[in-house]
Amino acid sequence: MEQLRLTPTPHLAGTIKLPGSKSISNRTLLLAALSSGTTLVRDLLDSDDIRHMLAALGLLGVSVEQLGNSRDFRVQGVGGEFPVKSADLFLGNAGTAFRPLTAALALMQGHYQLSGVARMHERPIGDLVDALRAAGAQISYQGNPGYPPLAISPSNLRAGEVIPVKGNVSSQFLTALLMALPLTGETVTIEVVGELISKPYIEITLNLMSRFGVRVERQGWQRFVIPGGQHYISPGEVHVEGDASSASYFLAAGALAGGPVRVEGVGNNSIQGDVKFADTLRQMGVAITMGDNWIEATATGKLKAIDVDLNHIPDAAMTIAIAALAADGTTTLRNIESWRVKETDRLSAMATELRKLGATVEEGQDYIRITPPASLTADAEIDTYDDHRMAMCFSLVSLLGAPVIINDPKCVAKTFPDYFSVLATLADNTR
Ligand SMILES: O=C(O)C1=C[C@@H](OP(=O)(O)O)[C@@H](O)[C@H](O)C1
Ligand SMILES: C=C(OP(=O)(O)O)C(=O)O
Repeated sequence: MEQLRLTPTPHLAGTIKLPGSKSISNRTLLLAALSSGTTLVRDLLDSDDIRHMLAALGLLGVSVEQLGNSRDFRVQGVGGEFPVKSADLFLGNAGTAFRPLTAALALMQGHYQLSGVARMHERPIGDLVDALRAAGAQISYQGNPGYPPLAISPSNLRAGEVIPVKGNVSSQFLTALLMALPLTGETVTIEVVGELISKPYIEITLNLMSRFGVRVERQGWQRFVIPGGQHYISPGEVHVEGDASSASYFLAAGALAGGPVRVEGVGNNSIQGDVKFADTLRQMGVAITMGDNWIEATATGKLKAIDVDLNHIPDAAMTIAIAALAADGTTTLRNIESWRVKETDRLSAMATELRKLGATVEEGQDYIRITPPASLTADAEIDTYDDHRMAMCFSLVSLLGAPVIINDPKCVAKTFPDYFSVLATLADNTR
């Protein structure tokens, strides 16, 4: 297994241009594919999750052309119906490809198989399948009930009824229904049963749907009505803003190693909830400045320990767990049970690896409490569990004075293949 040893860097500063947002890239590709007209998608993310979506769309008969060596792509919309009626799709571990494609394909009157890596087959999808089945979809589990792989068969959807969906395991199920159901052309009401987690991701979904001409009426987070007779129409061009979750590592680098570190590609104008990560850093005492399209973080001294609910930023929350190692006491991250069903069981993985550094960690069902050690263990070997975010957030330990070894660093390919070389471009201007 490959390992990467990161040596301590006392002071970091500089500017990073962020890669495109994963959430926006995969939603935009699917909406562009389903729309009528041609869409120029600019600054698409280049990573495994996006490659899986691109490959799936290709197999479904959608023409997507990369313009030269750029990250600009021309997508020919199919006007609501994939031309290929039988396909076997492999979607890796990309939730943003798997869940939305499941819902869209359930409406296509075809035979489709969807599978992924072993971990994807442990990530729940039952709440989405239940919602689609309640509307008449034909979906069968090919392995364990409630989990991928799935087989979809032709069916007649009864979109006229209220479609209930649970939202407490993943918001991607609601996102998937919202994006797919306008294809019925009928008025559809989706009712969220119980709590909805990760709410800001629904804002991304609704924002992009509206750019493609589909309006959703909503009552809070409980009831979403898609008026009938709407069709996705290409807006011509969509620019993918920078990835706000990826921004968290560099902003934390500024907070832990002096800064200022500036990220370009997200800011006040962002549609991603993860820009709120900057607010949590601010609560910890970090100086944050923000423009329309950039955020900058500068350390102001020792970080303050905090007790926070991070349900709204589950991905960037992992970065706060590492920042907690530099805090002046015990930090508690709450309402993050969804960590258990992501790339790995992140609550358990985070607790195990933080303990290797000497931290005292309490792991609850939906929270983690972290007390930093007097001094961090040097050269701890951090396992990354094929989880890009484990690799990226633990790389920041090297900014706290301890060399750290990251096992299997290439797992960052899911969302940020050149993460480590970009991190290395932040200058070590020791003062
Ligand atoms: O819709 C999206 O783009 C995402 C939603 C979140 O998942 P959950 O809704 O499962 O928390 C997030 O963790 C994931 O990385 C991307
Ligand atoms: C949870 C994540 O991914 P996915 O889109 O596969 O759910 C993530 O990127 O942290």
